[in-house]
Amino acid sequence: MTIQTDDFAPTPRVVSAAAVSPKEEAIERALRPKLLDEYVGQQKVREQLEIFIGAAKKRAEALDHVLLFGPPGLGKTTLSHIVAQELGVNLRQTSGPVLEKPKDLAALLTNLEPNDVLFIDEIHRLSPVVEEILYPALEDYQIDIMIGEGPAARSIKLDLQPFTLVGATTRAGMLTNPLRDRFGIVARLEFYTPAELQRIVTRSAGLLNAPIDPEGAFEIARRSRGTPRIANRLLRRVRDYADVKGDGRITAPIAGKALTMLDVDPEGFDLMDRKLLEAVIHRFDGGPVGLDNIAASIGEERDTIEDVIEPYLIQQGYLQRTPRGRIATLAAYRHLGVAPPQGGALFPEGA
Ligand SMILES: Nc1ncnc2c1ncn2[C@@H]1O[C@H](COP(=O)(O)OP(=O)(O)OP(=O)(O)O)[C@@H](O)[C@H]1O
Ligand SMILES: [Mg+2]
Repeated sequence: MTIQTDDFAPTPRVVSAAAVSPKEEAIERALRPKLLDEYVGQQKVREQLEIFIGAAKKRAEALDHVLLFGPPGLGKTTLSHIVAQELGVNLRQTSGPVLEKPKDLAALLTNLEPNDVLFIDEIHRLSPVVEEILYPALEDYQIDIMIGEGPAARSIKLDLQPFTLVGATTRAGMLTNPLRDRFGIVARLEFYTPAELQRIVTRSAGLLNAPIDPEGAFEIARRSRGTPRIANRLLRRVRDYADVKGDGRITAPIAGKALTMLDVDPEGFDLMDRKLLEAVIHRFDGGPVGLDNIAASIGEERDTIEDVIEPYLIQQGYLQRTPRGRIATLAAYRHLGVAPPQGGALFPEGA
């Protein structure tokens, strides 16, 4: 069953973690921490990397290959730059969809200097033929390339410099097993706590020369869906509001008003989050409902729902993913001010 609606036209999301404009990308680069010590939160990942990077440097070896996974905007690209910086090597950057042919990857690999970092973003979108080239490169620092065509074609082995692959993905589940097995270090990035985001907002405000008090920073932090990219974006919007409606100082009341104006509610949910929860509750009786039906109902791509919208709702306990589909939890009913059904679909497994 497909439900068609036109009353839910996609809106640009101020709270969207993904899809940044070129202008925003430049700002993001300026706010990006450059060293491990400036990288807030993700303590486990940071501790691990610190040890492994230290060891690799001491032995003048390439760091083991690193896989970073987690929802958009949590700091995967930032971390890959930091790894190269801390190792004191070059970073070459590309992404899965850009590497169309084996020779695209071969060109990159053969140009690496000893112990360089090759960063492949969206690594779950590598084509199988390119992935094939990558296996021996990762394992033995060698690639097989084909020379010539037809019956005269032959394959030759080329030696590569030792290097570190840093792969990033929002979907660890979509990696093939042979690829995943070749990463020595696998790090899952988690959503940030409000206190961690408060530190990030305070640091960014300093870099932007925006006066902010701790309560103002906290107000932005707790409404940022656990995501640094969103925190930095909301900070810039709140700063505009403070400049126009106040004296430029970012306080909790100013931040609260600005964020309410931007339709970011106190939980940090925006219109799309609320649309999703409302759809599950009102159109599908609270679920269970499949992803495709939700997508059709709110006019969003399936992938966007799965990668961007739903992880935070699930982590915060507003939505449950079950084998039969998504279910709105009691917290979701409460948040929207809707009376939950008596008995019924909530937690059918008795969870
Ligand atoms: N741990 C952190 N400490 C401080 N700032 C951070 C941290 N993580 C991310 N940021 C900020 O958030 C912004 C977004 O991070 P980044 O681009 O690394 O996310 P990403 O995980 O690569 O996202 P995507 O999946 O969309 O590629 C960065 O510009 C940086 O300023
Ligand atoms: Mg990135």
